[in-house]
Amino acid sequence: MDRRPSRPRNSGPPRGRREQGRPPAEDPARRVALDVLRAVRLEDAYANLVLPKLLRERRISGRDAALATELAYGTCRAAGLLDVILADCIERPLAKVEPQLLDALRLGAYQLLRTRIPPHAAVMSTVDLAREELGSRVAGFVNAVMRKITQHDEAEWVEKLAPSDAIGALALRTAHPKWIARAFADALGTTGDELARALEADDARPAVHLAARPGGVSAEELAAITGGDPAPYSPYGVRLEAGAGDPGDLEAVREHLCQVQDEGSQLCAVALTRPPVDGPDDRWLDLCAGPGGKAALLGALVDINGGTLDAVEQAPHRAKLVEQATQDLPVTVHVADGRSSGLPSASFDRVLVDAPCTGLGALRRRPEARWRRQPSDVGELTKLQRELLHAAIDLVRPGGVVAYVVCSPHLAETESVLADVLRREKVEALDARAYFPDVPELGDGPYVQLWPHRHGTDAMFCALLRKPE
Ligand SMILES: C[S@@+](CC[C@H](N)C(=O)[O-])C[C@H]1O[C@@H](n2cnc3c(N)ncnc32)[C@H](O)[C@@H]1O
Repeated sequence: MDRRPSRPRNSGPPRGRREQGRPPAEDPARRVALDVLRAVRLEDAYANLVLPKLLRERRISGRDAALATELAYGTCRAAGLLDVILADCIERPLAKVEPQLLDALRLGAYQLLRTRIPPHAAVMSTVDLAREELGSRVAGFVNAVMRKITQHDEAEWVEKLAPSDAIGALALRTAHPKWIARAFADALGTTGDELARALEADDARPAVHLAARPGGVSAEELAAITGGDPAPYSPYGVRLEAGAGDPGDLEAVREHLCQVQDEGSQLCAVALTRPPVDGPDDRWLDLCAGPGGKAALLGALVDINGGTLDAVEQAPHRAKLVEQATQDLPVTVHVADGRSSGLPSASFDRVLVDAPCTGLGALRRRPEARWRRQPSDVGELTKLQRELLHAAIDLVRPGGVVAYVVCSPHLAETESVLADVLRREKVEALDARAYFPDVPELGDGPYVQLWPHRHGTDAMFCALLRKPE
C-alpha cells in the first residue's frame, strides 16, 4: 500500500505546526473508541461486544467510558455519512487512504459534526491519535482534513452533498444506506414525514429495556430497584434512560430477576401466549432460541402453569447461552436445525419462530450493522425463514398457535414470507393486533409491525397463525 497520506482538497499548507512535536495527551476514551473501530473493520467484530470488553480490561469508567461509548457507537453508526464528507475533503479515493488513518479521520469527523466537543479539541485529539498510530508524517494531513470539515456543520454538509432523490437525501441525512431507507419506505410509505421520523429514530441511541422475570418480580418492583420506569406496553418491561451504563452490571440482571430485552421482543413473545387454545396448553416450543431472551420469558410464563418449553438452537455456542439464560426454568435445550429437529409433529400447543433475519429493525442497538448488511443477504434469509415457518406449522398441534417473529420491517422478510407460506399451508392468520393490547398505531393488521418512532421499540414484526382442528 502507498503509505503517503493523501492531500486534502484545497488544503493549502498544513496548519498543525503548533501541535507537532507535542507528546500525545493521555486520552483513554478516544484510544478505546479507535480500537473498537479497528476491531469492527479488521475482525468483523460487533462494536457493542468489543467496547464493554475493552472498557473492563482497561478499567475505564465514568465520564471516560461514557465518552468512549458515544464516540465508538456514534462513529460506527454514522460511518457512511462521514465517508461521504471525508471523500469530499480528500483528493484521492477513500479506498486508497490507509485504513488506520481513515478510522482516526472518521472518529475526528464524528466529533466535529455530531458532538458538542469544541472543534479545537476534536482536531487536536485526532491529530494526536493519528500521530500515535502512524507517526508524525500524517499530522499535517489530518490537521488539514479536520479543519476542512469544520468549514460546515452537519446540516450544511448534507445539503451540499445530498443526492437529488428524496430517499437518497433522507438516507444520507440519517446516516443509512439507501437500500435500507428504501426498505423502510416500502413498509411505511413515503407520504407525510413518517419515513423521516422512522429513520431519525433509527439513528438515535436507544433506551435500555429490561424484562422482569414473570413469577419473580413485578415491573413496578424492578423499576424501583433499578431507577427505571415501567414500560408503557409490556407487562414485564422497564425502561432505563439511554446511556445509563452497562445494564449487565445491574445486580437484578446478575441475579436473574430480569434480563436486558427490548420491549418489542417482550411483546412478541408474550403475544404467542395470549390467543386462547382449547385443551392442554403446557407444551411450548421456541424453534430459534439463541441467545435465549424470549426462551427465558416464555420458560418463566409456562412454568407458572406447570408446563415446559423446548428450545431449539442450531449454533452450539448460542445453545449454551440459552441454557444459561433458562437454567432454573423448565426448559430443555436441543442443539439442532429447526427445519429437521427430530421433535414429534403436531405435539406443541404454542410454537415461536423467532427467525434469523437481517436485523434491520434493531440497527439502533448494533452500531455498525447498517453498513455491514447487504441487500443480497435478504434472499438467503427469506428462504430459511419460510422453511422454519413450515417446520413450526408441522410441529404445532391442531388448534395450537404459531408466532412468526423477525426483527425487521423488510417486506420480503415479513409479509412476503407470510403470503408464500399461507399459499401452501392450511393455517389461519389471526389478527395479531388483538394480542398487543393498548399498543397504538398498529395499522390495518392482521400482522403487527412495531417501530422505534411509534412505539420506542425495535422494529419487530409478529404474525400469529392457528392450525385448524
Ligand atoms: C433472531 S435469533 C433468535 C433470538 C432469540 N429468540 C432471543 O430472543 O434471544 C435467531 C436464532 O436462530 C438461530 N438459527 C439460525 N438458523 C437456524 C436453524 N436452521 N435452526 C435453528 N436455529 C437457527 C441463530 O443461530 C439465532 O440464534
